Amino acid sequence: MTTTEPTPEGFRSGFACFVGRPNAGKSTLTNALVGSKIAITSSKPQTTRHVIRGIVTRPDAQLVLIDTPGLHKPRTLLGERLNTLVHDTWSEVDVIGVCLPADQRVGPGDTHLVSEIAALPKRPKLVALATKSDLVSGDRMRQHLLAIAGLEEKLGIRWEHVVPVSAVSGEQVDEVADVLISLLPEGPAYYPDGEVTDEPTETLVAELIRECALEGVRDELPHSIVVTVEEMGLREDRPADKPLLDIYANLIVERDSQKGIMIGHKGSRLKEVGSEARQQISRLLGTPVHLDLRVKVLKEWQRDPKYLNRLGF
Ligand SMILES: Nc1nc2c(ncn2[C@@H]2O[C@H](COP(=O)(O)OP(=O)(O)OP(=O)(O)O)[C@@H](O)[C@H]2O)c(=O)[nH]1
Repeated sequence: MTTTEPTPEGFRSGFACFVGRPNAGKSTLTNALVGSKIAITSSKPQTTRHVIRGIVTRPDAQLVLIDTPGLHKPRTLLGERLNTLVHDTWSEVDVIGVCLPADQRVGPGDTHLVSEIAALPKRPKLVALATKSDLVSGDRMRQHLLAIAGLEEKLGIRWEHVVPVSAVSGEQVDEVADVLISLLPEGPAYYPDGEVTDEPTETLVAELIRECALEGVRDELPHSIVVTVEEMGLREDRPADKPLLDIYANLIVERDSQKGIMIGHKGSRLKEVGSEARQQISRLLGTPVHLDLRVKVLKEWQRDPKYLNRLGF
């Protein structure tokens, strides 16, 4: 539907976000629901920095998904700002899907997270999602569901629904959409049809590059990498059927030693990252891409308010 058409009777629309410990499967589930690669997945924890929305539009509803970063111990100014961002997002949505991966026991990390939500002055509706159901047996899933149910009494919350789901096999993904939508208020769509994200393209491109850069690097590096897109535009003098998008981007690290890691032996690593990112961006935007990727060192950027502002945090 478009914003100019009348809203069908009973149409629901609203906002949801997924929370859960790092690697709980939040981004993968967002992608499975939206059906296009919007949020960023990676085998490394805590890669989702920006508030990225994916939008599911159906004849009867529009669900806007907001992807929040994980909560962390705020050791730096960036950490503090991210945590505030997370709390703000939680208060603004209609429903929160708490992702509890079935291949791991419900632990103190999960309890802490849910208790933070329980303490919000304005608490959205809660749905428990037993993610990665493809990884476990029926017996283990039953145990897991019992542990999830146990959180209600322990933390003084109420699950509107508890849904096992696998974003990888696709099992129950539609059910998750149904359940989330059933908890949205009635109202017209927020976004016109076909628009899957309202993030600026530069942000998506930067996130994709960042994801590629994080593949296969040591555990301590993720927090030190940020990507900025300096310039992006269609190259002039190209035939209409052969467009080329030029992208100039910087991969920013904190230390010279990290710069070395990112560049690799004779530039091999940077070349690989650039080539992978270029292919992914081409696929996302449907245009051939020329990517000029450089590594820069900005010392201690995570602690410096000036840099944080410049980088958009
Ligand atoms: N087998 C299986 N693996 C999954 C499923 N969902 C996610 N994964 C994997 O689990 C890992 C983490 O998934 P993400 O979606 O990045 O997790 P996340 O919760 O967004 O992680 P952060 O951004 O670090 O908070 C990835 O390697 C995914 O491929 C699932 O349903 N089944």
